[in-house]
Amino acid sequence: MTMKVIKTIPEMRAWTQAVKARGETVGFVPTMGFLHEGHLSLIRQAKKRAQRVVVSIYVNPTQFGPNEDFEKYPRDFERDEQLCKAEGVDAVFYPDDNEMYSSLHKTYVITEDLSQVLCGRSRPTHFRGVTTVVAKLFNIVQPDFAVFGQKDAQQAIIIKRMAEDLNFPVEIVVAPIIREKDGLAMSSRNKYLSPRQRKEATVLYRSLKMAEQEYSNGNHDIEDIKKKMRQLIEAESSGKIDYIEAVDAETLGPPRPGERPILIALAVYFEPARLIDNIILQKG
Ligand SMILES: Nc1ncnc2c1ncn2[C@@H]1O[C@H](COP(=O)(O)OP(=O)(O)OP(=O)(O)O)[C@@H](O)[C@H]1O
Ligand SMILES: CC(C)(CO)[C@@H](O)C(=O)[O-]
Ligand code: BAL
Repeated sequence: MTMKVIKTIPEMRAWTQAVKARGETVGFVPTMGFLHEGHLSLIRQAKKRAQRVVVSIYVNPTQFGPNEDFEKYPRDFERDEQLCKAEGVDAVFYPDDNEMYSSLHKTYVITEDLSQVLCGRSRPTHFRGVTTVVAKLFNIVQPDFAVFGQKDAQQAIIIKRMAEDLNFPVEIVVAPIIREKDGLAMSSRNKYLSPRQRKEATVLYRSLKMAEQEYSNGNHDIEDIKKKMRQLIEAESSGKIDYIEAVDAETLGPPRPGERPILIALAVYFEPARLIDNIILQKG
């Protein structure tokens, strides 16, 4: 089967219907394009689990705030198309804004509370845009399951909640974070980093590993761990910390050290980039 590039909703629906009519399963990887090894790892996970794989490439305007990088967000469809072909993707859904949002669009999907903490504090309308577009994509692609990256840990938790709350017949799979050799989590936005920022940004992963080490050595004082992370990041980089938080890894509520897994998540500005990363501390 040669890879199809599909730009319209009716064509995408018809494609999935034909695949399902043959008794085949459909795995789905939603992305904003400018693909890297992180995205490719999600595609490989999807290929392992389903007979057919759809990747969407769509830079969704509703998840960007008014002063964010929607216009500048890196785009290179031809390169993405080649990478998808090389991975054996069956269809790429590549709609434009008119296809996704008619001028009459008024409906948004909101996962309350979960969307207002961590990244939601500095990006108050971001997750509303994510859940809205993902709900639309699920209705358009109609996959059996969809794969998301743990790099966007809060997004993965919110999408799981949304799928369950709204009874989407879509299984949500979360795949591990893929990193550069020096530990920096892969991200399309790493492209914005100057050589100096790129070197400094390795401190993010080092701070997370330091937190993990502290915790496994028996330090369950979460405020102390966060303080040490902050000190390390400030000492070794010019990055401006947006947040360093420790929350329950499933509910995003208050952490319970020694009882339940804890998500340590951070966002740091290396202007114009805003980088995120995280680690899960097991019960310890
Ligand atoms: N390093 C990574 N490891 C695993 N999954 C990743 C990684 N980077 C992105 N993903 C996942 O790929 C999917 C698409 O993400 P997206 O297109 O926003 O890429 P991105 O590189 O995270 O971009 P951004 O710079 O906007 O954060 C999401 O589910 C995201 O969690
Ligand atoms: C899930 C997603 C493709 C929705 O636009 C986006 O938030 C992303 O790339 O993580
Ligand atoms: N992966 C998250 C996409 C965004 O920051 O808008």
